[in-house]
Amino acid sequence: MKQFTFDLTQNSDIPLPQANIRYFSHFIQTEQAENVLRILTNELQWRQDYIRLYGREHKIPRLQAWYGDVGTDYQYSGLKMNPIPWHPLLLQLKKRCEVECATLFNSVLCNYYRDGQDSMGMHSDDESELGIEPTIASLSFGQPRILIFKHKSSGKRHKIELEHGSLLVMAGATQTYWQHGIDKTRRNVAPRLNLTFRHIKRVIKRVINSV
Ligand SMILES: O=C(O)CCC(=O)C(=O)O
Ligand SMILES: [Fe+2]
Repeated sequence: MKQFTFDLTQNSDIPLPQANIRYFSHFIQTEQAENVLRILTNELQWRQDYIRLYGREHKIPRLQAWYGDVGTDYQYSGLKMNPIPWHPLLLQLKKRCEVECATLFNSVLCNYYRDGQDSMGMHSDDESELGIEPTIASLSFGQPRILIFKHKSSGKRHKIELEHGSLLVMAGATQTYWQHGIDKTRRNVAPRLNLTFRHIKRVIKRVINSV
């Protein structure tokens, strides 16, 4: 499989207080990003999941897929996801993100926003499985959509347009102090595919059967 090349000249820190966020607009060249979008759209095992809110089932407004090493089960909004074994292209992208972030990832949440009615509510990726101050690498493909950051106590907002082939890295205290999400839009927009690479701490269950 072809290796991807990266233009690291177009990167910038997003200077938000109590956060550590970096953005690389052309992390993956446009033409290669086209291929990634096409391959992952067709080959990942996308599913429509539901969450239970106040006793009622709701469709999650996007398609999702969870890939990762064995043992990286993940709980998202009360939804338990068991990882699918790695797709080779996801592994390749994971490695590139690991080099850039100087950290290891063992799982990825894949999100597919079919149109402007697909969205992601404001949240922090602060589940205990992610550990303290997790580093999360987020790759975007297809239709650029706006990621909104909202500070948990001041309410201050900041918007970043996540472009085709871009990498957004959230690290340090970002998840402690900020929420992020993607609003719906009335505009007629094309599909968007997003990958958030994470490191899940394994829960080692020990069975003690002697005294
Ligand atoms: O689609 C995005 O850019 C946001 C994804 C995200 O926040 C998540 O998967 O936790
Ligand atoms: Fe998130």
